Amino acid sequence: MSNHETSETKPEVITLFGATGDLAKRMVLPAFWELHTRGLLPSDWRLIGNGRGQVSDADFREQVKESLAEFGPGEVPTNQWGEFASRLSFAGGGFSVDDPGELPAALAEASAELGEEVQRIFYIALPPVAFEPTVKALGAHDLMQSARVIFEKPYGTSLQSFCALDELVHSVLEEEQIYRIDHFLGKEAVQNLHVLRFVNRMIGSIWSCAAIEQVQIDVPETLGVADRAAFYDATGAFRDMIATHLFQVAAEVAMEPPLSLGTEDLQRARDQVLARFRPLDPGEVVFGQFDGYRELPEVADDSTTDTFAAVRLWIDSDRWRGVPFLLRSGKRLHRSRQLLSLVLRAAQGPFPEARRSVLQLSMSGAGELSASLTMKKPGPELELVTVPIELDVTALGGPSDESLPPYASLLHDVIVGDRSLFTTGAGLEHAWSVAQPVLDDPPEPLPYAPQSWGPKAADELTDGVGWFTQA
Ligand SMILES: NC(=O)C1=CN([C@@H]2O[C@H](COP(=O)(O)OP(=O)(O)OC[C@H]3O[C@@H](n4cnc5c(N)ncnc54)[C@H](OP(=O)(O)O)[C@@H]3O)[C@@H](O)[C@H]2O)C=CC1
Ligand SMILES: O=C1O[C@H](COP(=O)(O)O)[C@@H](O)[C@H](O)[C@H]1O
Repeated sequence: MSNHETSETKPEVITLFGATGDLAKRMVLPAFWELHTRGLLPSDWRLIGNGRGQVSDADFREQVKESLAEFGPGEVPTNQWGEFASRLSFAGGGFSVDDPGELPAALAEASAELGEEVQRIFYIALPPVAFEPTVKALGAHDLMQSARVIFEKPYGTSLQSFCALDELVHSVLEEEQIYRIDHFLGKEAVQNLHVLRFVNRMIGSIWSCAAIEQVQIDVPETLGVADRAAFYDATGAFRDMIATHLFQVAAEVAMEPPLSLGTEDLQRARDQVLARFRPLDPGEVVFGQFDGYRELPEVADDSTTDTFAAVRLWIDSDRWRGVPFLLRSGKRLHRSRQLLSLVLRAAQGPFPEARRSVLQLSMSGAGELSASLTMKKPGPELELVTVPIELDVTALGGPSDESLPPYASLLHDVIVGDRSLFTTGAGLEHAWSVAQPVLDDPPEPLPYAPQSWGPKAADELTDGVGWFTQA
């Protein structure tokens, strides 16, 4: 598993395709600043922003400063800004097979400054439709040699488009050069799953169908989609969250213990369990669309895009036979949470009033852990009471202060060449195969009121247990 030491100090030149975009501003550029201020970038580095327009270096630096003010730490003190800013530049004019724009010259200039031994990183933070032309252009202009290439998600939008993209990517890159991002794998709390489960026997020993009745991975969001309606309308909640992030989290939860925490063993363990995911049955999927969605600019009047999706997933392994994994996410819901709930079977024994216990892990921030236990209520009667036990990891101090936001953590992994928290082609092929029946035969989205918990039909997927996020 990645740690936060920069073990490789080779100078790096990072090209950020889509540098003027939403993701760059909100996540990627603040992540660079975070790594810079923590001393986690190599001793020498350059970041070249790329886009179709012409942006001067000075204007690009100003844009970066503004994005740090809005989405990063706030106003950057002048005495810290100059050194960082001097490493930023912009190569405009786009980048295509026919016309590479200013990028090759900018890369050559950076190499001249940093020496020929530079490590090149290309970050493709572009809309999915631009992935293939950009990869073709990187191949055509011979820039891929020993480069590392980061692909944003979604990497493919169906089984067929995934296969076509991956084939193209492999025609110019070795698998070791490819870093397919799923930023949920970079979340501190998701990584903590390995530790909780493989270090604490108390937790590891309940990790199977013998004790667990149901697993819920629930990411409701109050957030809307107005800022990225065009992208969202072509994507929907199922692709945006379920078939991508939540499948990967489900794989982290359900994997068999890897032989080691090395890249190959971890990726293999994740891929092996993804191969056991049963293709989804559209009859066990609920789609929703919030009222008012179709009135948003850039959304078609008759759009059938899902802004909510809930699925019941089955994993055909001995460990998880018969245990439903319930995955849910949606926009403009009642509350934002990122919660993993392991619902334990009610104990059999002398107490007729058996109750379920739940072990919950928040996937956001450093992650809080909570559990519920049933105890005897103090008093003369034998009365049972279920009490929550909560562990706020941020209250531990020290290590939690060192946690990196997921984009910074994954970017750092790319810099040091650690691929363990990135998805593989084989794993994504399984994931898209599991999703494909729903893409072929999507359920009609049911309307729901903004600020609600989505369509009631999604509650039925829980077989009367209910969504713990709503409790
Ligand atoms: N935004 C988010 O919150 C998240 C986004 N992602 C993923 O990150 C990627 C980028 O997302 P986001 O930044 O929101 O996207 P944007 O729509 O903001 O696009 C990013 C930039 O790409 C350039 N661009 C747009 N269309 C094209 C095109 N057809 N060909 C070449 N360049 C183009 C534009 O720059 P210019 O005009 O300067 O050329 C634009 O500023 C996507 O794959 C998305 O799925 C993943 C997680 C979250
Ligand atoms: O990739 C995406 O993730 C975000 C949720 O991510 P988080 O960083 O808030 O955990 C989601 O809102 C967005 O729609 C999706 O594209």
